[in-house]
Amino acid sequence: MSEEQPTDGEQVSADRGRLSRRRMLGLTGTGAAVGAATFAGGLGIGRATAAEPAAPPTGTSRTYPFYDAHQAGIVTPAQDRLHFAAFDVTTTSREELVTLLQAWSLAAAEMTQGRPAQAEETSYDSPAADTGEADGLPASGLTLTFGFGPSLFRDAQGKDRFGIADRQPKELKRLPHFPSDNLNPVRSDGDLCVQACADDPQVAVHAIRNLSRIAFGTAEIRWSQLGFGRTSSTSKAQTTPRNLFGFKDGTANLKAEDTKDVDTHVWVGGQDDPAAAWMTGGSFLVTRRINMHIETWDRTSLREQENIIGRDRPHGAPLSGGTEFSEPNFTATGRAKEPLIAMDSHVRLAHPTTNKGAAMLRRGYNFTDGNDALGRLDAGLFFLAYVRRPSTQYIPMQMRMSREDTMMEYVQHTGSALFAVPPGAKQGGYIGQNLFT
Ligand SMILES: C=CC1=C(C)c2cc3[nH]c(cc4nc(cc5[nH]c(cc1n2)c(C)c5CCC(=O)O)C(CCC(=O)O)=C4C)c(C)c3C=C
Ligand SMILES: [Fe+2]
Repeated sequence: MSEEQPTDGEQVSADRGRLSRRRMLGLTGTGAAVGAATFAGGLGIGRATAAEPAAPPTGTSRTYPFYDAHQAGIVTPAQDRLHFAAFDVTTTSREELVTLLQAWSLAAAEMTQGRPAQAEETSYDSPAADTGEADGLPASGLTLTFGFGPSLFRDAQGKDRFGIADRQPKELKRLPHFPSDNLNPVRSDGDLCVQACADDPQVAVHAIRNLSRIAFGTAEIRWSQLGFGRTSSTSKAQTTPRNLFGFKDGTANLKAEDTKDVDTHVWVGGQDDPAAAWMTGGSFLVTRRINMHIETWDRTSLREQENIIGRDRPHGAPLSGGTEFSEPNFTATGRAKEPLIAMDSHVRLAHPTTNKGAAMLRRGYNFTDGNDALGRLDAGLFFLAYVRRPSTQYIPMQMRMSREDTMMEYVQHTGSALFAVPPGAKQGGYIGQNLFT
């Protein structure tokens, strides 16, 4: 049976929350099972969509379960679109914070399955339970991944905000200042974060909008970032995309299929931090808004660009030879005995063999946020990386890159944050439950 076709006798009013947004549109559009008049009594969404033609679906019908051991949106295949939001919690009440996390979890469980944000409809005289712009769109592989910033645990004076300070993971601290950082505080940090990834940008934006609406009075958006193209692969089944420098990005990323590596480098283990045992099965998320000086890059020779990256542009193969997935040979030298992969190239400085074995799961996105007064694009890479231990996997690597990587001449870090991403919620439970119970 196609997704649009309701089961015979399916009760639309009673089962409304169990129908995909697309199926609902089919029902309301044709009036096959229930006339539009039925909706006028109290189902706002029926009113909103009954007279409108179906929007052409741009997404896909794939779905990822929300209730799982790990949160979706980490090792699940990176989708092409992102809407990321960091929130400031405005309440001082622990109870209200928990209520928000419960409501967010319920809404996320609905939306990731292609349903409206809230299963229960409101009265005709109240704002509708869902904002409506994803009506008619399939789930589009939506994943919603939630995290907690250091400032959720302690305020700027070190005061315990919600009675959870003694459970703050020792790894969850504001990232240090790195040389040549030019961070905008308005684009940095946050108490909570939500990473919404989908195959359709409207589905990702709809999710953040509805979660923000649900948070009204408890938390508000501090900063947000749209991403229009993935810059990594998290599965061997995916092709490697390109970043705005035109290079393949994500070739040597950790991949979901390498479960041993993922266990070693991504998931927090039960013994990692006994005071923060609630993080077992979770991960830490580093976010960096990295502006790329596109115009300068575009005036640089291809030879120079390839030397900066350490790989060739057409295939993404290491400059020591081979194909995209060949291991780089950092000892190989050319005719003048100079290393084929430059000492200050990005891949040499990022490779596990030059970082005491450190690796990370990258999940970043290209972004363009308009242009400056000189007509230069405000564009770059919204870097997202999941690590088990930021202090050994991200911080030393970034410190070294900031000092030695030639690519730093072409980029500027303008936003930064670190979040603790708890494990997945249990069916009937909520995100971060073990932190609060
Ligand atoms: C500190 C971590 C990293 C930052 C910040 C970062 C920024 C950044 N990277 C590119 C482009 C490429 N990166 C590539 C590989 C790569 N990058 C990092 C880490 C950071 N990158 C790692 C760990 C690796 C893998 C290294 C390895 O194991 O070989 C590549 C090569 C292709 C690939 O393997 O993905 C490119 C290209 C940009 C443009 C950028 C900031 C704007
Ligand atoms: Fe990189």
